[in-house]
Amino acid sequence: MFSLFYGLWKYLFSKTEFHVLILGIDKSGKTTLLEKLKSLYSNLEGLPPDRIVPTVGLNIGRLEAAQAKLVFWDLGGQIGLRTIWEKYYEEAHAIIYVIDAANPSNFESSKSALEKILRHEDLRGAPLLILANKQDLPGAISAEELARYLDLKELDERLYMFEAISAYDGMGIKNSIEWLVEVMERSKRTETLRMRAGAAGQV
Ligand SMILES: Nc1nc2c(ncn2[C@@H]2O[C@H](COP(=O)(O)OP(=O)(O)OP(=O)(O)O)[C@@H](O)[C@H]2O)c(=O)[nH]1
Ligand SMILES: [Mg+2]
Repeated sequence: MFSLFYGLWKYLFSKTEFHVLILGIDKSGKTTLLEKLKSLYSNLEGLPPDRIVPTVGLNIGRLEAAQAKLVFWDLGGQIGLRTIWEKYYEEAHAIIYVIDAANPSNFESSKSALEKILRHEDLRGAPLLILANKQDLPGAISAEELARYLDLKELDERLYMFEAISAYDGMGIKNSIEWLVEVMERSKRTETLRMRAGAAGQV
Protein backbone atom coordinates (compact mmCIF):
# COMPACT_ATOMS: atom_id res chain seq x y z
CA MET A 1 0.00 0.00 0.00
CA PHE A 2 2.77 2.40 1.01
CA SER A 3 4.58 1.87 -2.26
CA LEU A 4 1.38 2.59 -4.15
CA PHE A 5 0.98 5.97 -2.39
CA TYR A 6 4.66 6.69 -2.72
CA GLY A 7 4.47 5.99 -6.45
CA LEU A 8 1.48 8.30 -6.75
CA TRP A 9 3.16 11.03 -4.70
CA LYS A 10 6.26 10.84 -6.85
CA TYR A 11 4.16 10.89 -9.98
CA LEU A 12 2.36 14.04 -8.87
CA PHE A 13 5.18 16.04 -7.33
CA SER A 14 8.53 15.05 -8.76
CA LYS A 15 10.06 17.41 -11.27
CA THR A 16 9.85 16.05 -14.78
CA GLU A 17 13.15 15.73 -16.56
CA PHE A 18 12.62 16.98 -20.10
CA HIS A 19 14.49 15.36 -22.97
CA VAL A 20 15.28 17.84 -25.72
CA LEU A 21 16.63 16.57 -29.01
CA ILE A 22 18.88 19.01 -30.92
CA LEU A 23 18.71 18.25 -34.64
CA GLY A 24 19.75 19.93 -37.87
CA ILE A 25 22.03 19.21 -40.79
CA ASP A 26 25.81 19.14 -40.31
CA LYS A 27 27.58 22.43 -39.50
CA SER A 28 24.37 24.20 -38.53
CA GLY A 29 25.84 24.79 -35.05
CA LYS A 30 24.15 22.21 -32.79
CA THR A 31 27.19 21.33 -30.68
CA THR A 32 28.27 24.96 -30.44
CA LEU A 33 24.78 25.71 -29.14
CA LEU A 34 24.96 22.89 -26.59
CA GLU A 35 28.30 24.19 -25.29
CA LYS A 36 26.87 27.72 -25.09
CA LEU A 37 23.90 26.36 -23.11
CA LYS A 38 26.34 24.82 -20.63
CA SER A 39 28.08 28.14 -20.06
CA LEU A 40 24.78 30.03 -19.81
CA TYR A 41 23.03 27.64 -17.42
CA SER A 42 25.71 25.95 -15.34
CA ASN A 43 29.05 26.77 -13.83
CA LEU A 44 30.67 24.56 -16.44
CA GLU A 45 32.74 26.41 -18.97
CA GLY A 46 31.41 25.09 -22.31
CA LEU A 47 33.99 24.12 -24.94
CA PRO A 48 35.10 27.12 -27.02
CA PRO A 49 34.06 26.92 -30.73
CA ASP A 50 37.60 26.18 -31.93
CA ARG A 51 37.68 22.95 -29.85
CA ILE A 52 34.42 21.56 -31.26
CA VAL A 53 34.63 18.83 -33.91
CA PRO A 54 31.88 17.36 -36.11
CA THR A 55 29.69 15.04 -34.04
CA VAL A 56 29.70 11.34 -34.79
CA GLY A 57 28.12 9.89 -31.64
CA LEU A 58 25.93 11.64 -29.11
CA ASN A 59 26.69 14.64 -26.89
CA ILE A 60 24.64 14.97 -23.74
CA GLY A 61 24.10 18.07 -21.64
CA ARG A 62 22.20 17.97 -18.33
CA LEU A 63 21.18 21.39 -17.15
CA GLU A 64 18.69 23.21 -14.96
CA ALA A 65 17.11 26.11 -16.79
CA ALA A 66 13.94 28.12 -16.23
CA GLN A 67 13.30 26.03 -13.07
CA ALA A 68 13.26 22.79 -15.07
CA LYS A 69 15.58 19.81 -15.41
CA LEU A 70 16.66 19.47 -19.01
CA VAL A 71 18.61 16.78 -20.80
CA PHE A 72 19.85 17.82 -24.23
CA TRP A 73 20.76 15.21 -26.81
CA ASP A 74 22.94 16.54 -29.63
CA LEU A 75 23.38 14.20 -32.59
CA GLY A 76 25.55 14.34 -35.70
CA GLY A 77 23.92 15.96 -38.73
CA GLN A 78 26.00 14.48 -41.54
CA ILE A 79 23.81 12.76 -44.07
CA GLY A 80 24.98 9.23 -43.22
CA LEU A 81 24.29 9.83 -39.52
CA ARG A 82 20.73 11.13 -39.83
CA THR A 83 19.25 7.61 -39.73
CA ILE A 84 20.27 7.51 -36.04
CA TRP A 85 18.05 10.48 -35.19
CA GLU A 86 14.83 8.48 -35.14
CA LYS A 87 16.07 6.16 -32.39
CA TYR A 88 15.68 9.11 -30.01
CA TYR A 89 12.27 10.34 -31.17
CA GLU A 90 10.06 8.27 -28.91
CA GLU A 91 11.64 9.56 -25.70
CA ALA A 92 11.96 13.22 -26.71
CA HIS A 93 9.70 15.84 -25.13
CA ALA A 94 10.64 18.47 -27.72
CA ILE A 95 12.84 19.21 -30.72
CA ILE A 96 15.26 22.06 -31.29
CA TYR A 97 15.99 22.33 -35.00
CA VAL A 98 19.08 24.39 -35.85
CA ILE A 99 19.64 26.05 -39.22
CA ASP A 100 22.67 28.05 -40.40
CA ALA A 101 20.81 31.23 -41.34
CA ALA A 102 23.87 32.66 -43.08
CA ASN A 103 24.23 29.85 -45.61
CA PRO A 104 21.42 29.86 -48.21
CA SER A 105 22.97 26.97 -50.15
CA ASN A 106 21.96 24.69 -47.26
CA PHE A 107 18.38 25.87 -46.84
CA GLU A 108 16.89 23.29 -49.19
CA SER A 109 18.47 20.29 -47.44
CA SER A 110 17.63 21.76 -44.02
CA LYS A 111 14.03 22.10 -45.12
CA SER A 112 13.70 18.55 -46.41
CA ALA A 113 15.38 17.03 -43.33
CA LEU A 114 12.96 18.99 -41.13
CA GLU A 115 9.93 17.94 -43.16
CA LYS A 116 10.94 14.34 -42.70
CA ILE A 117 11.13 14.86 -38.92
CA LEU A 118 7.69 16.44 -38.86
CA ARG A 119 6.16 13.50 -40.69
CA HIS A 120 7.51 10.95 -38.23
CA GLU A 121 4.87 9.24 -36.12
CA ASP A 122 7.10 8.96 -33.02
CA LEU A 123 7.36 12.74 -32.77
CA ARG A 124 3.68 13.43 -32.90
CA GLY A 125 2.80 16.52 -30.80
CA ALA A 126 6.41 17.30 -29.87
CA PRO A 127 6.91 21.08 -29.53
CA LEU A 128 9.37 22.47 -32.07
CA LEU A 129 11.83 25.33 -31.70
CA ILE A 130 13.42 26.34 -34.99
CA LEU A 131 16.58 28.38 -34.57
CA ALA A 132 17.98 30.68 -37.26
CA ASN A 133 21.56 30.40 -36.02
CA LYS A 134 24.72 32.43 -36.79
CA GLN A 135 23.05 35.84 -36.52
CA ASP A 136 26.48 37.29 -35.75
CA LEU A 137 27.42 36.75 -39.42
CA PRO A 138 26.58 39.40 -42.01
CA GLY A 139 23.84 38.19 -44.34
CA ALA A 140 22.15 35.89 -41.84
CA ILE A 141 18.42 35.90 -42.54
CA SER A 142 15.90 36.73 -39.81
CA ALA A 143 13.60 34.24 -38.09
CA GLU A 144 10.64 35.65 -40.08
CA GLU A 145 12.45 35.27 -43.41
CA LEU A 146 13.40 31.72 -42.50
CA ALA A 147 9.79 30.89 -41.58
CA ARG A 148 8.65 32.26 -44.93
CA TYR A 149 11.30 30.30 -46.78
CA LEU A 150 10.58 27.00 -45.04
CA ASP A 151 6.83 27.39 -45.53
CA LEU A 152 6.16 24.30 -43.42
CA LYS A 153 2.85 22.53 -43.92
CA GLU A 154 2.86 19.99 -41.13
CA LEU A 155 2.78 22.38 -38.17
CA ASP A 156 -0.99 22.45 -37.60
CA GLU A 157 -1.35 20.90 -34.16
CA ARG A 158 2.17 21.47 -32.97
CA LEU A 159 3.45 24.17 -30.61
CA TYR A 160 6.30 25.84 -32.48
CA MET A 161 8.42 28.98 -32.58
CA PHE A 162 11.08 30.47 -34.83
CA GLU A 163 13.86 32.41 -33.11
CA ALA A 164 17.03 34.15 -34.31
CA ILE A 165 20.07 33.18 -32.27
CA SER A 166 23.83 33.14 -32.24
CA ALA A 167 25.51 30.17 -30.59
CA TYR A 168 28.66 32.33 -30.56
CA ASP A 169 27.49 35.37 -28.64
CA GLY A 170 24.37 33.85 -27.02
CA MET A 171 21.83 36.17 -28.64
CA GLY A 172 18.25 34.84 -28.39
CA ILE A 173 19.13 31.65 -26.54
CA LYS A 174 17.64 32.32 -23.10
CA ASN A 175 14.42 33.54 -24.65
CA SER A 176 14.15 30.37 -26.71
CA ILE A 177 14.77 28.06 -23.77
CA GLU A 178 12.21 29.85 -21.62
CA TRP A 179 9.61 29.38 -24.35
CA LEU A 180 10.55 25.72 -24.76
CA VAL A 181 10.24 24.93 -21.05
CA GLU A 182 6.93 26.71 -20.86
CA VAL A 183 5.42 24.76 -23.76
CA MET A 184 6.87 21.41 -22.66
CA GLU A 185 5.25 21.91 -19.27
CA ARG A 186 1.82 22.23 -20.82
CA SER A 187 2.11 19.92 -23.83
CA LYS A 188 -0.03 16.81 -24.15
CA ARG A 189 3.04 14.93 -25.23
CA THR A 190 4.70 15.55 -21.85
CA GLU A 191 1.63 14.13 -20.15
CA THR A 192 1.74 11.04 -22.37
CA LEU A 193 5.46 10.47 -21.74
CA ARG A 194 4.96 10.98 -18.00
CA MET A 195 2.16 8.42 -17.88
CA ARG A 196 4.23 5.95 -19.85
CA ALA A 197 7.21 6.39 -17.49
CA GLY A 198 4.85 6.09 -14.49
CA ALA A 199 3.45 2.82 -15.82
CA ALA A 200 7.00 1.52 -16.24
CA GLY A 201 7.85 2.57 -12.65
CA GLN A 202 10.41 5.17 -13.72
CA VAL A 203 8.85 8.37 -12.37
N1 LIG B 1 29.70 32.64 -36.81
C1 LIG B 1 29.14 31.61 -36.20
N2 LIG B 1 29.59 30.36 -36.40
C2 LIG B 1 29.00 29.34 -35.74
C3 LIG B 1 27.89 29.53 -34.87
N3 LIG B 1 27.52 28.32 -34.39
C4 LIG B 1 28.35 27.42 -34.93
N4 LIG B 1 29.26 28.03 -35.74
C5 LIG B 1 30.34 27.39 -36.49
O1 LIG B 1 29.76 26.48 -37.42
C6 LIG B 1 30.58 25.32 -37.58
C7 LIG B 1 29.80 24.05 -37.23
O2 LIG B 1 29.46 24.07 -35.84
P1 LIG B 1 29.06 22.75 -35.03
O3 LIG B 1 28.53 23.19 -33.73
O4 LIG B 1 30.18 21.77 -35.04
O5 LIG B 1 27.90 22.22 -35.98
P2 LIG B 1 27.03 20.88 -35.79
O6 LIG B 1 25.66 21.24 -36.22
O7 LIG B 1 27.19 20.35 -34.42
O8 LIG B 1 27.68 19.92 -36.86
P3 LIG B 1 27.64 18.28 -36.88
O9 LIG B 1 28.11 17.81 -35.54
O10 LIG B 1 28.56 17.87 -37.99
O11 LIG B 1 26.24 17.89 -37.17
C8 LIG B 1 31.78 25.55 -36.65
O12 LIG B 1 32.83 26.12 -37.41
C9 LIG B 1 31.27 26.56 -35.64
O13 LIG B 1 32.29 27.34 -35.06
C10 LIG B 1 27.42 30.88 -34.67
O14 LIG B 1 26.46 31.16 -33.96
N5 LIG B 1 28.06 31.86 -35.37
MG1 LIG C 1 27.89 18.58 -33.69
